[in-house]
Amino acid sequence: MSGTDDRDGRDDARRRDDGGRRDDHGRGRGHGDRRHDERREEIRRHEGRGPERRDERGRQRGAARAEGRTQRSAQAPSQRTRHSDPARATAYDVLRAVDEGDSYANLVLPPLLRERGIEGRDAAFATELTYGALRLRGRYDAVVEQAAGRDVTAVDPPVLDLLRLGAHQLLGMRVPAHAAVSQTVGLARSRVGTGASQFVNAVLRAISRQELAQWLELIGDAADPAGDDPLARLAVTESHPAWIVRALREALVGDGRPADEVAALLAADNAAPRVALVARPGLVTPDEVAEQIGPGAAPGRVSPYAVLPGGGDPAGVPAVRTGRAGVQDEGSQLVALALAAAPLDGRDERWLDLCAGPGGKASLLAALAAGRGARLVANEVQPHRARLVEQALRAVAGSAVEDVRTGDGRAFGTAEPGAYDRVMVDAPCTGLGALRRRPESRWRRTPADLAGLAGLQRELLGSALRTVRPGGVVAYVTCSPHLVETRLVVTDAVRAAAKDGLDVEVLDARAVAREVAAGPLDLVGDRSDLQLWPHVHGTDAMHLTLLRRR
Ligand SMILES: C[S@@+](CC[C@H](N)C(=O)[O-])C[C@H]1O[C@@H](n2cnc3c(N)ncnc32)[C@H](O)[C@@H]1O
Repeated sequence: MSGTDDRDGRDDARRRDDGGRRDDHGRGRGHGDRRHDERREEIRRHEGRGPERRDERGRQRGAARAEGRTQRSAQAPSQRTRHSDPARATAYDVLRAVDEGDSYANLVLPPLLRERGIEGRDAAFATELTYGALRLRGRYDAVVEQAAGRDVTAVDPPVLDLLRLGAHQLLGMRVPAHAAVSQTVGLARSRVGTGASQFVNAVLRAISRQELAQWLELIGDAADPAGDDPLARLAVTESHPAWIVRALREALVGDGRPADEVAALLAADNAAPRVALVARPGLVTPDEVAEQIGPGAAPGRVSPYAVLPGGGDPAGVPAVRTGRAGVQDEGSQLVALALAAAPLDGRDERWLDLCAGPGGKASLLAALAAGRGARLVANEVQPHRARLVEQALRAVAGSAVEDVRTGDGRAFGTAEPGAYDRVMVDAPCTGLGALRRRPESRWRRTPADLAGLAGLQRELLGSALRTVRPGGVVAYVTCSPHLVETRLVVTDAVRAAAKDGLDVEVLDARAVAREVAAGPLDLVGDRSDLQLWPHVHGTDAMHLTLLRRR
C-alpha cells in the first residue's frame, strides 16, 4: 500500500507525530501565523551562520542565538524532537548518498530498508518520499527559492535535501503540515544541527502556507516572467531540465504526435511506474502468475505475457522467485516479442542479444527461442551484469541458451560475420524514456552524454548488421526517444553499412508490434519505427527499429 494517498498520509503522519507536537513548530501555532517579513528575517538570520559557529558538541549554532538576538522556543531543548522516524531518516540518507556518492536511489534504498527493518506502509512511505523528492527536485528547489527568498545554490546540500523532503511531504504527499514540518525539523536537528534546523523550520512553514497549485503558478511565473516561454515554465513546474523538455517535445513531434503532449509526458515521468511482470512463455502462463498473486492482479495492456500485480512485493511471487516470471516493463516485453515475430527469410535457429545485461529481454527471447527450437547467445560487456544475465536465464531450458558471454558487442561484426538469424541491440542510452524509473537520472544526464552514446550506438548497430546473416533481422532498441539516439543512429548505421556493401531494409516495426501486442496500440502517423510513450501506452518510452539484411 502506498503512503501517498490521503488516508495513508494522514495515518502515517499521525503515527509519527507524537514527538512533533513538542517541536519548535508548536511555538508557531501558539502565536498564529507570522507575517511575511518576519519570516524572511528569521530565514536570513538562520541561514547566515558559518560552520565555525558550533557548540561544544560540534553542532552548528546560529549566529543569532550565539549573539543572543533570537527568540527562544517555548519548549525546553530537551522536549524538542531530536530523533526522527526511520522512514524519513532513510529517505534523507538515500538523498545524501545520491548527492555525495553518485549512487542510484533504486540500488541504495531497498537494502537500507531491509537493514533497518522498515517494512510495509513505512517502507512505502520512505520509497515515495525518496523517489518523489528526487524526481521533483527541480520543482521543489524553485519553491524553496521563492519561500526562502534566495538561490538554492546558497543552501548547504544536506539542508537542501531536508527541504526537498519536507516540500514533498507538504506538496506531493498530503502529509499534514504539522507532521511534515515538525518531523523534518526533528530530522534536521539530529542530522545538521539546531541552527540549520531553524532555517528548515522557517522555510517549510512558509511552504506550508500555500497549496501546490499556488506554488506552481508562482514558480512558473518566475521562470517565464513575460509569459512567452511555455517550455521554461514546464521545465520548472514539471521538474525536468530544459534541454530534456526540448528533446522530448522534438521526439514527440518527430513521432507525429502533437507538441503539446509534452506536458502529459512530463507529468507521466513524475509518477511512480506501474509494476509489470512478464510470464515467460513455456515456463508459466499469465493466468498462473495472476493466480499466485491473487486478487488485484490484472492482465497487461501492451504485452500478452504481462501481468500487473497491482501492489505487493513482486519478489514474493513464486514464479518470480524461480525465474519463470520476472519484473519487466511492458514496452521491453513488446520490443523483444517484435524481434521474435519479425519476418525473416530462411533459417531461424541462432539468436543473439548483443547488450544483454541484466537479462530482462534475453530471458524473454530465450524462452521464445526454446519454444521454436532456436538458441540464444547473450553477450554483455560488464562481467557483473553478465552474471545477472545468467541468473535471469536460470529457469530457461539449457538447450535454448547457447552461451552467456562477457565481451564488447562491437567485436561481433568482424569476429562472427553473418552468424545469427535474429539480433537484439538494446543499446546503452541516456534512458530519457525511463525517467520515472530512475528518479535522479534526469539531473545527472547532460547533452554532452549524447555524443558519446550515439557513437557507441552506431558502432553496436553496425556490428549487429554484420553479424546477422543476409535475410536475418536486427532490432535496434533504446529506452530513450531522443532523435539523436534513435532515428539519427539508424540512418547513420544503415548508410555506413551500405558503404561496406551491406544491403539493409527497414521493416514495418509498427505492423509487427500490432500483431504481437495484447491490444490495440495508440500510434499516430505512418512511420515504420515504433515509439512507445509513458503518457500514452503506460510503458517506458521505448524505441524500436527493425532492420533486415537483404
Ligand atoms: C539498455 S542495457 C540492456 C538491457 C537488457 N537488454 C535488458 O533488457 O535487461 C544496455 C547494456 O549494454 C551494455 N553495454 C554497454 N556497452 C556495451 C558494449 N560495447 N558491448 C556490449 N554491451 C555493452 C551495458 O553494460 C548495459 O548492460
